[in-house]
Amino acid sequence: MRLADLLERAGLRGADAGDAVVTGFAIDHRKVAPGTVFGAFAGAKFNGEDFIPAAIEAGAVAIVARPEATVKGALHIADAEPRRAFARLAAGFFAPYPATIVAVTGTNGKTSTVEMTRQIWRMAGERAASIGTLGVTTPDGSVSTGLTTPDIVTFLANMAGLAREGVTHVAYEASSHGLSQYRNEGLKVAASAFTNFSRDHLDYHGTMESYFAAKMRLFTEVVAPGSPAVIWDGDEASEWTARAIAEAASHKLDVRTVGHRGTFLNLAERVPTQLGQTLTIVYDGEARKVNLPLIGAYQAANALVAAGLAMATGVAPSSVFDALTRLQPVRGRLERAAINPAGAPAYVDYAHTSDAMEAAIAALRPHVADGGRLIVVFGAGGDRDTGKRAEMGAVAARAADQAIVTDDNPRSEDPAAIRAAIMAGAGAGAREIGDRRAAIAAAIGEAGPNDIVLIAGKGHEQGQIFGAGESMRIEAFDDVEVARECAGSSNR
Ligand SMILES: CC(=O)N[C@H]1[C@@H](OP(=O)(O)OP(=O)(O)OC[C@H]2O[C@@H](n3ccc(=O)[nH]c3=O)[C@H](O)[C@@H]2O)O[C@H](CO)[C@@H](O)[C@@H]1O[C@H](C)C(=O)N[C@@H](C)C(=O)N[C@H](CCC(=O)O)C(=O)O
Ligand SMILES: Nc1ncnc2c1ncn2[C@@H]1O[C@H](COP(=O)(O)OP(=O)(O)OP(=O)(O)O)[C@@H](O)[C@H]1O
Ligand SMILES: N[C@H](CCC[C@H](N)C(=O)O)C(=O)O
Ligand SMILES: [Mg+2]
Repeated sequence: MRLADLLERAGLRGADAGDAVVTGFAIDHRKVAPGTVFGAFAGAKFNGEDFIPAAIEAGAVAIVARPEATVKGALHIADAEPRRAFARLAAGFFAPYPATIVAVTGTNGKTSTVEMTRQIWRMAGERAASIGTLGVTTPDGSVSTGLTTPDIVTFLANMAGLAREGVTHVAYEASSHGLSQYRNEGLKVAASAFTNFSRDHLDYHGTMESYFAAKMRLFTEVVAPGSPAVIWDGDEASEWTARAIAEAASHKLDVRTVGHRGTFLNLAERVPTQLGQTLTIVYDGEARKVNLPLIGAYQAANALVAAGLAMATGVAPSSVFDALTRLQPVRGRLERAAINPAGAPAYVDYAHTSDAMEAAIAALRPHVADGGRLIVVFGAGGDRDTGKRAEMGAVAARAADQAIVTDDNPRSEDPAAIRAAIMAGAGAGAREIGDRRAAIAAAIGEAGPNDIVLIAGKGHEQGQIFGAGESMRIEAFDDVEVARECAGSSNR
């Protein structure tokens, strides 16, 4: 493909590409081959500009970098925001993409929402896929990618690959890291969604304001102008939700709020049942009852956002409401893993922020029998936001009846120090059992017939991460499997 054509298509002027031909795109100099366009970006650990000479040596035809960067021996595509310029350029190379792409952002609920959107589309007869923390899920199966939003080259290549497989509808998760690093854009996004906003990732973003600003890039820079923006508006007024609505409106998006305060899909009533909940949803002036086969207010919220996205992309409302009654559980999100010999169920959930802990505990509370206890086992990841640890401890101590603090991906940190930070917030009633298997065994071992065990933080994850860099090791660990072993029912 001619570089000049790609530049024109991306609206990047100023560089004269002559007859140069592009064979690929890379952001890691070790992946550069003759004819590659190399994106040289300043990162958290390295400055990609340091690898420009090596990339040119390996045959890079052009370098996308800041105007200040030194480029000798290849075309310098200079841009003050090189990651964005690179995304636009690469998007032209990998095209075409599935016709209908939607993106979901928010602190919690992205994975659940993209997965539910995929399910609704599929039930409506579309060939649909999702991309996010669970990997790439296609009509034929799923592949893990390791990160929620892989790098831009992988993202665009995956999207193009899905289109080649005949997939027409894709819902993807736009994490704040991904948004701030322009890791998932360049293609046409037909609709977007915002689930909620609360504390997370302050190790990376620094402040709530800059974390929020990263999320808002979805509305202000990524989506197509005028496209529908589905925004959760729950029972309590949230300053962040109000700001998200204002931001979307000021960028002329078609704002569609869903939830208790929502006007597009109004959640008039939510009644928990034993295995799910009955929702009364008012749409277009008409109220209808929908039996959602999933428990917990938070799952109803994500299902409603997914319903809004499906409707925004042309699925008939009646098909959407029907699909809601047939939604399958999302892996590791309030997944009932085991029942111990006393009859107490153990649930696995991916709650890893204080807000999510609150939501997961609230989801299970109505199911705790009179006189029963809710026992929560959880930790916090190393090399991640340290400030959330005490908050998670405080929520667990307050909302659950017994908190057991354990390890969750210590990474390069001292696991005991992470636990201590959580214990400081949890107070004297909490117990500390470092080894995660021992902690799960203790909870399941002591749970009586009226109790419920919640194992939070790792959800679908398949390993416990210790160390970082060269000394990193991942020990196989699956909360669901361990819970089953501890309950004496080891078959999956
Ligand atoms: C902090 C962070 O987000 N880092 C991600 C980011 O790295 P970075 O741009 O800061 O990269 P860097 O390592 O400093 O290197 C700078 C540049 O030099 C290049 N380089 C580097 C070394 C070299 O030898 N040659 C070379 O060319 C790199 O490719 C890069 O372009 O870009 C890399 C490639 O796209 C990612 O792999 C890496 O994710 C790391 C592994 C990570 O752990 N990320 C987590 C925090 C993350 O992103 N999580 C979110 C989850 C959010 C959620 O769902 O809540 C996610 O979206 O997955
Ligand atoms: N709408 C919601 N409101 C509050 N908490 C939620 C909501 N949705 C999910 N959660 C909580 O967050 C956890 C993670 O959910 P999910 O994986 O869908 O979110 P995510 O935004 O993709 O997370 P990550 O940022 O790690 O990718 C759930 O297990 C649950 O505890
Ligand atoms: N996407 C989240 C996942 C956290 C999961 C938890 N198990 C941890 O390792 O902290 C993050 O990268 O912060
Ligand atoms: Mg996710």
